Amino acid sequence: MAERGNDDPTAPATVGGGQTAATAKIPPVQLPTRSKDGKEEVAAKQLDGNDPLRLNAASKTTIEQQRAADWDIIKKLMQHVWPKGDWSTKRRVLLALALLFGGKLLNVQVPFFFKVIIDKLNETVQAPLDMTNPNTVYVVAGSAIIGYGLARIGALVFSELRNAIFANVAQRSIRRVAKSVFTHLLALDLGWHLSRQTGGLTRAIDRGTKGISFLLTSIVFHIVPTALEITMVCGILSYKCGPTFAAVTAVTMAAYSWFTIKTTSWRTRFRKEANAADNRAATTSVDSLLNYEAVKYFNNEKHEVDKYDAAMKDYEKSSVKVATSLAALNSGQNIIFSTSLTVMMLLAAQGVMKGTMTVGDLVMVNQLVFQLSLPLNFLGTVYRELRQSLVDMETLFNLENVDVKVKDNPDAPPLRVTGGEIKFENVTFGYHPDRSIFTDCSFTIPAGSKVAFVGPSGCGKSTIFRLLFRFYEPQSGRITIDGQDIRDVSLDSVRKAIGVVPQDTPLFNADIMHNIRYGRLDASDAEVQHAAQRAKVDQIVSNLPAGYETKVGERGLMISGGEKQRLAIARLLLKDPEILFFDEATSALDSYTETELMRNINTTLLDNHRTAIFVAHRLRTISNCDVIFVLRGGKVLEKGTHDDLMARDGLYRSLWGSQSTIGIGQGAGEGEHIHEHEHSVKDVAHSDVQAQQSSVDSPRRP
Ligand SMILES: Nc1ncnc2c1ncn2[C@@H]1O[C@H](COP(=O)(O)OP(=O)(O)OP(=O)(O)O)[C@@H](O)[C@H]1O
Ligand SMILES: N[C@@H](CCC(=O)N[C@@H](CS)C(=O)NCC(=O)O)C(=O)O
Repeated sequence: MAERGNDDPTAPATVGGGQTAATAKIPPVQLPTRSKDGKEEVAAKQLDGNDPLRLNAASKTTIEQQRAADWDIIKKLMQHVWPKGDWSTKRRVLLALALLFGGKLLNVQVPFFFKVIIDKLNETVQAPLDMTNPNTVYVVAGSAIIGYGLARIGALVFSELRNAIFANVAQRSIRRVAKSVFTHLLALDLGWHLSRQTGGLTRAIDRGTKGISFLLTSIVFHIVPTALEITMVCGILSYKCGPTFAAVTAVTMAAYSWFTIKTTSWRTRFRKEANAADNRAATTSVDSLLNYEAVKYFNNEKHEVDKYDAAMKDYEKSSVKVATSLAALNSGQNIIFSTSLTVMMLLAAQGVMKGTMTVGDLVMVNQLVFQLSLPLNFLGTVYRELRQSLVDMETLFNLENVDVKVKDNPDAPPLRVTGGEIKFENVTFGYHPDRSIFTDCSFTIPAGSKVAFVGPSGCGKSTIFRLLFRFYEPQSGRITIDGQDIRDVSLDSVRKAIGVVPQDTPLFNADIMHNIRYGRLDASDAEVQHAAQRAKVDQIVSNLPAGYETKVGERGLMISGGEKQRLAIARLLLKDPEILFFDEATSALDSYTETELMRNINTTLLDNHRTAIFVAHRLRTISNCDVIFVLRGGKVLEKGTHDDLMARDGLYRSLWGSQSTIGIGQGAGEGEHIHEHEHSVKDVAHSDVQAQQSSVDSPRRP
């Protein structure tokens, strides 16, 4: 039986706070969050997640609650196995059950045939051949032998058929649950996602779905068949050999199960410790190897090796305990089983002596009970994995219960963009209640204009986009696009109307073509290439051996920041939304490319009269905007054109001043900075030219 090996106390996904689905009001999903120092924080209670020992320590109500929650999950799962109205699945299940019953029936026939063979041959041995009819013996014993073989083959074929037929039901359930959880995850708000680790989430789905598979298969292939076989064996024994045999079997099964469950619960701790140590070792080694350069910079190889070895030492210790406790479990199980088998043989031997039973009966009893040992040998493993599956599935189902904060109103009409005027009206917002980013903030972005937001780092420039895109809802006030409150129109239409080049471009681990096409999935190759041209991606692509088929690596790590930004712009040009948001979109580009790109963007905007919002630290990039908003302290401090703002002795002018002189103060004696100074003076000069040029390129709209 395959080990899933996921009974790990540091498992990232488990039921939070030890609560159960049945009792928790707030869905107790708990995935690891990263603490400030980058360590994974796992709530202490999580350690209890799948600990059967908890059942001993916990209060009675907790056991009951846990049981109720477990039943809840099994019931939920059974809805997939017996789905309302889905007769094709139901037929499959019924067929699988019939095969199960038939298979077990055949299986218990095997000892009967054995008995007949022995008895018949025995008769022949005991009585001289001429006393009996040898033909009858041959016929009976021969057909029993054939029956024996056929019964064995039949039992196996039935069981395999059952597996094949049920596989479809199990896999479909997994797919349904996984799809519904994944859909829900994508619907959850950004805030929720930012506070979770993606790795933890995917593992939660992975484990949860594996849990479904394990639970279903172990119930259908292990627990139910074994229980059925035990019942059949007890019935046959009491009918054929008297109730004593049945009683011995029943007591043995009870003792065996009790011992197995207790011992498994006890030894699960060692497995958890081993897994935790294994995880620690893996984390340490991955961390060290990923930060190879850092290790070398500070000659810390020994420190890393020691850390790794400490985890491996723990792993070694607990692994030894796993092995020794397994030996104890196997020995105990064997002692119980063999004792019972011996007792039954004794009873049968007495029966034979008394003449109430035949030698064939003795063999049959032995065989009937012995056959049970096969599935029972994995009882402990099945029990442990079942408990783990229940915990994993609880986590999975609880993910589905997480409330979606930013909800789409089902009856909401789509947003109709007529010019792209954006209004923030008395907006108050903070990510945390005790720290406000905007306080009663109001401003208007005129339709079709090019505006910029500037201000100190962290003043909330990117937050404007997140609110506009409805990643978050303001605590009070409203945001409108062309007079329509964005909360009253459909979320999908708002997001379709707005495009963004974010600070950090999210790229998929696919080729450049796919990544640009992501802006509009149905775009043709020619359209993608055209957008790439306008975003100056074609220059990069022409230098790459694989051209548009070059993979960008996980999260685009294989291409430079500037190249990433150009890809993001190409994507946006392809999406061609009515409202565009450029969040430091050109910060990683050199001045020349930036100017070129900005001119391209300007032309595009001009052609289509799009509303465009720019956020930039390099003020020269945005100096030609129609309106510049200077944010500070959660409000708009100044607003106007570059010239208006320069005419005033305000924050903008001082920011501009500091940017054009930044190199002088810092650069004394440092070649690098002097160079930067020269550059920035040149940049300002350049920006003036650019501003003039842009005003020629893009006459101000009313
Ligand atoms: N998801 C979040 N949860 C909590 N706080 C956040 C979150 N996102 C941003 N913040 C905080 O809100 C503030 C405003 O963030 P925002 O990204 O809008 O700033 P910004 O003006 O764009 O900054 P920068 O110029 O550095 O990009 C920052 O102090 C930031 O730390
Ligand atoms: N008889 C025991 C052990 C069965 C067994 O050998 N299980 C296999 C997996 S199918 C195993 O490797 N177990 C390791 C362990 O339990 O530590 C039981 O009922 O659990």
